[in-house]
Amino acid sequence: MLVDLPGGWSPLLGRLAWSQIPYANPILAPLFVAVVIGAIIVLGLITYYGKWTYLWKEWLTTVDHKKLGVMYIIIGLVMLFRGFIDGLMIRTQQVWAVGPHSSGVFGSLHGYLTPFHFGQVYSAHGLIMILLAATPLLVGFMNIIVPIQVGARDMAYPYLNALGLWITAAAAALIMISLFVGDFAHNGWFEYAPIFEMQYSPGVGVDYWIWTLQLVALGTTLGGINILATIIKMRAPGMSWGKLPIFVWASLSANVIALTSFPALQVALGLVAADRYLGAHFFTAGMGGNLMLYTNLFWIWGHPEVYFVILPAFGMMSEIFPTFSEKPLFGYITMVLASMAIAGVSWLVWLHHFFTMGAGPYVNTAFSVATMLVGIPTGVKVFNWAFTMYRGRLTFNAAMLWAIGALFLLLIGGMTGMMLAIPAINYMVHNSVFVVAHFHSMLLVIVYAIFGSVLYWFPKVFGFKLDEFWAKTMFWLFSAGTALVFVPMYMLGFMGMTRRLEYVFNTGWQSYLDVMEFGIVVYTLSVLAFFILLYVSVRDHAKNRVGADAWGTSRSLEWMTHSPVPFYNFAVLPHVNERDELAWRRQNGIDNVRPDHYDDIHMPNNTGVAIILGGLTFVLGFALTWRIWWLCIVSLLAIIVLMIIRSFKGDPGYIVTGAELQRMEEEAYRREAQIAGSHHSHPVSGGVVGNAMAYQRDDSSKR
Ligand code: HEA
Ligand code: HEM
Ligand SMILES: [Cu+2]
Repeated sequence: MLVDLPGGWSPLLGRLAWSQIPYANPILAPLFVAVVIGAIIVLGLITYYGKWTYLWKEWLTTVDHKKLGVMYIIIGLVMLFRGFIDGLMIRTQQVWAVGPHSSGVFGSLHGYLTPFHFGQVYSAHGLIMILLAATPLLVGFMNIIVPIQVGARDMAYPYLNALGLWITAAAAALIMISLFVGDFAHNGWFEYAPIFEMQYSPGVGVDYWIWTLQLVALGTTLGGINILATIIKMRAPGMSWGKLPIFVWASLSANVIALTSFPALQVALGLVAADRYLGAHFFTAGMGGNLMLYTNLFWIWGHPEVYFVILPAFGMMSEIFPTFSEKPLFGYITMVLASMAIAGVSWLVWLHHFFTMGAGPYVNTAFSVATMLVGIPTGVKVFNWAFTMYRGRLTFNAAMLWAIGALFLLLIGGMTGMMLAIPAINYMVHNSVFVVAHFHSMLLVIVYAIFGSVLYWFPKVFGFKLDEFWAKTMFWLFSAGTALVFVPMYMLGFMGMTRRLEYVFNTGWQSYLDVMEFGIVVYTLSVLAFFILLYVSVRDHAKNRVGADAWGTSRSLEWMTHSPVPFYNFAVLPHVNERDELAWRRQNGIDNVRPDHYDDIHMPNNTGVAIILGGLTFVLGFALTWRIWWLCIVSLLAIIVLMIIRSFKGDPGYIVTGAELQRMEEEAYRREAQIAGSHHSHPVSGGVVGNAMAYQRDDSSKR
């Protein structure tokens, strides 16, 4: 053993010991019991209804990009809920622990959390929200929508896609298990050198943090490769770059960032691991290392990462605004260029996270200017959206409300970001809750865009719309929560309240903290409204069924195939004539054409290998965290052997014959005809999708 291990180590269990299970913790122990009971109920129900085979065949072994996307979104929503509970716990501690006379319970002097536990809560909250809630939610939408929008039958690498999902699931499981086995990191979501070194953080918290992040980085990178390959290689005939739907462009720019920046994080984490496991000294000053090396490496990834999560959200807004304004997106080309510009500049600004490091005025000025440059392409987007709505026929349904909410938050977060980008201001507000308020404004843009997208694309995936009343109720409650929590936070930031306080020394801030706690109550109501929304929508789904073009005003390819989308996406691949193909076809009265014959198509087989590999990476992460070396070796060997075997077997795929396709398509058309009366019921003779001649553009009809 190269590094001294406080707390002992055994060959069989590594650092794991009974004392690591917090069975006496007054919060975790009841939670654990609740989780176990919940798990037994769920597993029992699956067994009772005999759903195991269905679950295994249709979901756990699937390589269908839509189902994988849905599972990504489910993971994201579960983790969003977990992250929300963390946020609630932080706010509750702060409203309680104000001033020397505040009471304390559960072994805490003030409030109900000790500084150690409080640190774990905000560290887990930050990491989970960005990397295991926002990221899987966005990757899920990219998974579902990108292949259909480019007119493909699946991702370029369906098996790799499943692998990406199960590795992400392993990461989520690893951070969740840190609740009940050992502790999580308590030094913030981005950690600091040298406090993460073994001497200062002797527990396993930092190790959980290292391996959770490594797994997320791996899963997201695999997903990114796949999405890029799909966009580059799998576009439908006729879809030149200038006709790419805007959400696809957004996904492209985001994944360029992911693929180029995640390696920096992986290197940083590798070096931290070398310090902690092998006694290296990359980040300890005394031994020739450099503390700031870590901070630089982390933010060289960390800053591009925030644009990795906001660019797909921008793409979602760019889909929702045109549909519900009944106008084409204003400034398509500038929108694309702006995304690329943001992706490019995202590389040059990382130092704004530590202006106070003292690099000197020239360095700070250079990074300040680079940071502010991002305001130009972002402003282009803001104005393009405004012009898209200008003189449009606006529908203020729930999806549109979420998108407009996102736009408002973007303006607030963007302006406060500009303030932070000025070093002279930054010196005063760095490390205050003003920064926290800035980034929540920005990160909530993503949450708003995601809920807008849930409403917008739900009918495409499941074949029925969500309930408008409850969706709007949720929106207004959520927005009231946002205002009540984050407006006082901006004010407190100006008053000098620092971030991450488990004890608030200034009793003058009590009333602000009270308002914020009330905001949390309102947020909780909106979470409740979300559950009711799901319940009511599923209950009434028969009433809300939709045809292919659920909104009647959408513009891109995904609305040209059935809802729910069949497993092969398109029976016959569409030919793309125009940028907004569906809008163009609708205008020309050819949006209802049906193919007159079907050819055989080739689809990939399901595989159980991906989920098993995901399980093994979880075991590996757990074994590394607890230094159970034999288990590391066993799981690593199993992973390698399984990958070798799989690579020899390959996947020949299977054929769906034209006759089968015809049967399924006719069934789908019949269903749609029932829903929409005459809609989609008149086949146009000779309208062969895939035959460009049938769709030759009539130039006089161009806008
Ligand atoms: C999605 C996430 C996201 C996004 C998009 C942004 C966008 C921006 N951020 Fe933010 N930021 C974070 C997430 C995000 N940030 C996080 C998580 C942290 C802290 C992490 C931590 O410490 O824990 C942080 C921290 C942070 C800091 C460090 C603060 C500190 O610790 O002291 C700074 C400093 O410059 C900064 C600046 C900016 C700027 C200038 C933008 C710009 O991109 C904003 C551009 C947008 C606009 C300006 C609005 C629209 C434009 C117009 C309408 C045109 C007209 C306007 C002008 C010409 C100005 N951010
Ligand atoms: C739903 C509402 C949310 C609430 C009430 C909430 C609340 C909080 C609070 C109180 C803090 C600690 C502030 C401090 O340091 O004093 C915090 C930190 C943080 N939050 Fe949130 N949050 C919410 C949503 C989100 C979302 C959606 C994201 C990301 C997508 C996010 C990312 C973060 C990050 C990165 C930190 C910093 C953690 C750290 O300091 O290490 N939050 N949040
Ligand atoms: Cu930044």
